[in-house]
Amino acid sequence: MTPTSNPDPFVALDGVQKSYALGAKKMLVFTGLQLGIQRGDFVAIMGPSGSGKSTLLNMLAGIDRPDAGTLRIGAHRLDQMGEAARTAWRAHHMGIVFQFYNLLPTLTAAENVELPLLLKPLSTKDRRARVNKILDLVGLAGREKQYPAQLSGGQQQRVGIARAIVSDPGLLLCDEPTGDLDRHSADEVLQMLGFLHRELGKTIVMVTHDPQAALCAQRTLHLDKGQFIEETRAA
Ligand SMILES: Nc1ncnc2c1ncn2[C@@H]1O[C@H](COP(=O)(O)OP(=O)(O)OP(=O)(O)O)[C@@H](O)[C@H]1O
Repeated sequence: MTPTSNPDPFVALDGVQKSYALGAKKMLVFTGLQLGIQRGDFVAIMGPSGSGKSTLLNMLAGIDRPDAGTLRIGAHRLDQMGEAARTAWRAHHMGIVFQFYNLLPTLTAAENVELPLLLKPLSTKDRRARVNKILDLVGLAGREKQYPAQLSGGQQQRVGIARAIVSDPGLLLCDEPTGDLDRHSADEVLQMLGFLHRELGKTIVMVTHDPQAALCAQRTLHLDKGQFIEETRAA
């Protein structure tokens, strides 16, 4: 199947090939992947271990590059960019939420959220104001000065979400965002992602093993052995 409906999607993969060197051999992951995601879509990607989910997410994040084929996000051809250009692109156009939060333990919640803004030409006052606004948005007003170890898993993940969106990126990537959380905290995080999608119009791509998480998405794409085999859409 080819999950590409609109002719001009915000995220467009065409004929993407990707392999890894395994000694003298090649481990083929994708041999011609097609994908189109509209601006403002919330897409979940599910699939068994080894199906290529992380490989796809790393390419969408500009961490890794296809061997062949095109990968465009907005006006940017990531497949044609070198590493330095992709690093610069990441700082301005993409936010990522990790399974294990990836917060710096020696920084407070506010300082963790502030990190991506240090790359922007903003005054300290404007930076702090933006951080406080985003922490408020994710329900963490009053927790600014707490360290990650003083926060619950769900609260740490909300700091992770705040950090991912503080630069107002066009694309929000989530790598198993509920994988380390109990059901209650997971549901809170999913509600937050749903809010960002519905109210702020964020384009979200979320890799997940959690069927409850996938229910929050408009589209769920099922990946198997490097191919999309099925798509389900929210009613
Ligand atoms: N750096 C690497 N070197 C060699 N092979 C790799 C590398 N990264 C991934 N692979 C292989 O590529 C295939 C796809 O891996 P990938 O991590 O994308 O799958 P996944 O669907 O994310 O799996 P999981 O759900 O277990 O995280 C697997 O067979 C994996 O062993």
